[in-house]
Amino acid sequence: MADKLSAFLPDSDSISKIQDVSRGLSAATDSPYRLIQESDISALIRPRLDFSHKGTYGHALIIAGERATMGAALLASSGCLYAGAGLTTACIPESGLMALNVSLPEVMYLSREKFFEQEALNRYNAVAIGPGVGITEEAVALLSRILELKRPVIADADALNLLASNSLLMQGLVKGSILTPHMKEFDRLFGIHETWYSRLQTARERAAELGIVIVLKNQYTFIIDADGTVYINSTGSPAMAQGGMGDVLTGIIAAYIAQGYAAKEAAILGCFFHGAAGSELAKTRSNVRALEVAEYVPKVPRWYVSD
Ligand SMILES: NC(=O)C1=CN([C@@H]2O[C@H](COP(=O)(O)OP(=O)(O)OC[C@H]3O[C@@H](n4cnc5c(N)ncnc54)[C@H](OP(=O)(O)O)[C@@H]3O)[C@@H](O)[C@H]2O)[C@@H](O)CC1
Ligand SMILES: Nc1ncnc2c1ncn2[C@@H]1O[C@H](COP(=O)(O)OP(=O)(O)O)[C@@H](O)[C@H]1O
Repeated sequence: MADKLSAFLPDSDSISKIQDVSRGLSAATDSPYRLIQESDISALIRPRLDFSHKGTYGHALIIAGERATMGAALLASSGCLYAGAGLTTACIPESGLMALNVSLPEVMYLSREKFFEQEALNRYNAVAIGPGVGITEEAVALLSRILELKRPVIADADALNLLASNSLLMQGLVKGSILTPHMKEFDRLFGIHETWYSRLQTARERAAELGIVIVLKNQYTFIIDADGTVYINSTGSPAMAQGGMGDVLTGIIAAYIAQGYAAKEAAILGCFFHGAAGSELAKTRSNVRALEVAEYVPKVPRWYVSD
């Protein structure tokens, strides 16, 4: 018997109880709901190549952090680093530079001043913005500048709050971008929802209208593609319910964009590996910190890639 959508929602309603969820990304079905399978991950993930070098795996820019939430910037950068971007640069306030150099010496630094210089942003093939970046005027300027470039971005946390409060910014979002809201952020963006089923329907509509991928985070995370398909990620654990976990996910998704995966694929791989790392760690402990998840992430693709 097919799974029903209600099995993946924290609440259930009469409609979600009768919606079928198909197994696999390419299942022949009319249902928009698809449960990601391990075989899908094996089909998507590409091995790292002989004779490849750091340039092969792209350069990601993480725009994040302010004085009190520099940790979010470090966590997003660590997610990106551990998920295998060839190069990672963090655009953070100067007050975080020492912490960055000490904790993640592989990650480079772009000052906020340099960020605004002409052509400073040409070298990056993935850009994520939001973790701990704040909702200050500077944060608005950072987001505006990125949107002006008319390039897809990954927007999380405060970047979502800025988009929610400024319709001009929202209109600047480019097709192929990825939004990664949790439930509250989603409702700030698109209105309050009484049920998860109605939230999912809004996500499908807005992803199609905007031509974007929405990663609606929860125990089961929903990856909603621009064509309205909802991919359901079943990796993860309540052990992961600790601050900073979403920041790490943002960095991981950025790393897969940098490595040349399309938005939907990067979101699927990122969510699957992030959750799988957390679940694996949770086998021997009741909770896991976000940094541990980031550090575990490089082990997970090895389970699915054929050499
Ligand atoms: N080390 C650092 O520097 C860290 C920095 N961080 C950065 O700080 C910034 C603000 O982050 P934030 O956590 O204060 O605000 P936000 O995420 O809007 O939560 C507000 C309230 O919403 C709720 N809520 C949250 N999730 C929910 C869910 N899934 N489902 C349901 N409800 C949910 C919950 O309220 P409650 O339901 O408990 O009343 C929560 O208290 C942001 O940029 C982030 O990147 C953090 O990542 C932590 C580590
Ligand atoms: N109970 C859970 N089961 C599976 N994954 C979870 C659970 N709780 C949290 N997560 C994952 O942790 C992340 C939390 O993201 P978010 O709420 O943005 O955290 P933060 O803002 O603190 O970084 C999401 O990827 C979510 O799927």
